Amino acid sequence: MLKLLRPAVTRVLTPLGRALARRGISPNVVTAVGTLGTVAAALFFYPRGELFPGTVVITFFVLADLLDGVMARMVGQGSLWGAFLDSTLDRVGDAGIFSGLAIWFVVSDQRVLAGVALFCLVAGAVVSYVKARAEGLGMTCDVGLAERPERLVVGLVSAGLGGLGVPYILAAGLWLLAAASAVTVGQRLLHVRRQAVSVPPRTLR
Ligand SMILES: CCCCCCCC/C=C\CCCCCCCC(=O)OCC(COP(=O)(O)OP(=O)(O)OC[C@H]1O[C@@H](n2ccc(N)nc2=O)[C@H](O)[C@@H]1O)OC(=O)CCCCCCC/C=C\CCCCCCCC
Ligand SMILES: O=P([O-])([O-])O[C@@H]1[C@@H](O)[C@H](O)[C@@H](O)[C@H](O)[C@@H]1O
Ligand SMILES: [Mg+2]
Ligand SMILES: [Mg+2]
Repeated sequence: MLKLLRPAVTRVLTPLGRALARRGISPNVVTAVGTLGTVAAALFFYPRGELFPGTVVITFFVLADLLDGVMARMVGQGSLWGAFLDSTLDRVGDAGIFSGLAIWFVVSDQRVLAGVALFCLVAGAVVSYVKARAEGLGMTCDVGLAERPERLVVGLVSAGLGGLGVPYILAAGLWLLAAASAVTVGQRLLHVRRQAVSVPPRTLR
C-alpha cells in the first residue's frame, strides 16, 4: 500500500539524487552506506535502550534505500548488479534493526518481546524470500499486507514512540507486525500456488 507513495517520494528525492550523482557518487555507494549506517545505528543504539535516537538515525539511513533507486532510474533502468545488491543488503539492514531490538529486550529482561522481535525478523525474511524464489522461477509475487515499507514504518514508528515513553506502543507494534508478516507469508504462498499449479511440471525451472 505504501508503494503508492513512490512517485511522491521520487519527486522529493530527485534533487538530492541529482546532487550526489554530480559529485560522482553511484547508487551502489548509497545502497552500501545506507545499509552500513542502518546496521551500525541499530546495533549501537537499540541494545542500550536508546530507542528514540536510534530510530531517528536508522530512519535517516533507511531512506537511502529509496534514494538509490531514484538515482539509478535517473540514468536509465538501473543495473542488474545494483538491483541484486539492493535486495540483498535490505535483508542485512532488516536483520540489524530487529536483532538490535531483540538484544534490548533480552538485556532488559523482556523475553517474550525478544521472541516477538526475532519472529518479525524471520517472518520478514521469509516474506522476501518467497517473493524472490517465486520471481526466480518466473512467477510474480507482488502482493501482501506487510511489504517492506509497511514493516519498516510499523517497526520504526513503534520503536520511536516507545523511546519517547508512550506505554505499550512498542509491544503493540511488534505484535501487529508479527501477525501482519505471518499473514503476508500466507498471502504470498497462496498467490504463488495459484500460478504454480497452472503450469505443466516439465516447464518448471
Ligand atoms: C507518529 C509517527 C510519525 C512518523 C510518520 C512517518 C510517516 C512515514 C514516512 C514515510 C514513509 C515513506 C514510505 C515510502 C514508501 C515508498 C514506496 C516504496 O515502495 O518504497 C520501497 C522502498 C525501496 O525499495 P527498493 O529498494 O526495492 O526500491 P528502489 O526505489 O531502490 O528501486 C530498486 C531498483 O532500483 C535499481 N537500483 C537500486 C539500487 C542500486 N544500487 N542500483 C540500482 O540499479 C534497480 O533497478 C532496483 O531494482 O522503500 C523502503 O523499503 C524503505 C522505506 C523506508 C520507510 C522508512 C519510514 C520511516 C518511518 C518512520 C520513522 C519514524 C521515525 C521517528 C519516530 C518518532 C515518532 C515520533
Ligand atoms: O518482499 P518484500 O520484503 O516485501 O519487499 C521487497 C524488498 O524487501 C526487496 O528488498 C526489494 O528488492 C523487492 O523488490 C521487494 O520490494
Ligand atoms: Mg533501494
Ligand atoms: Mg531496497
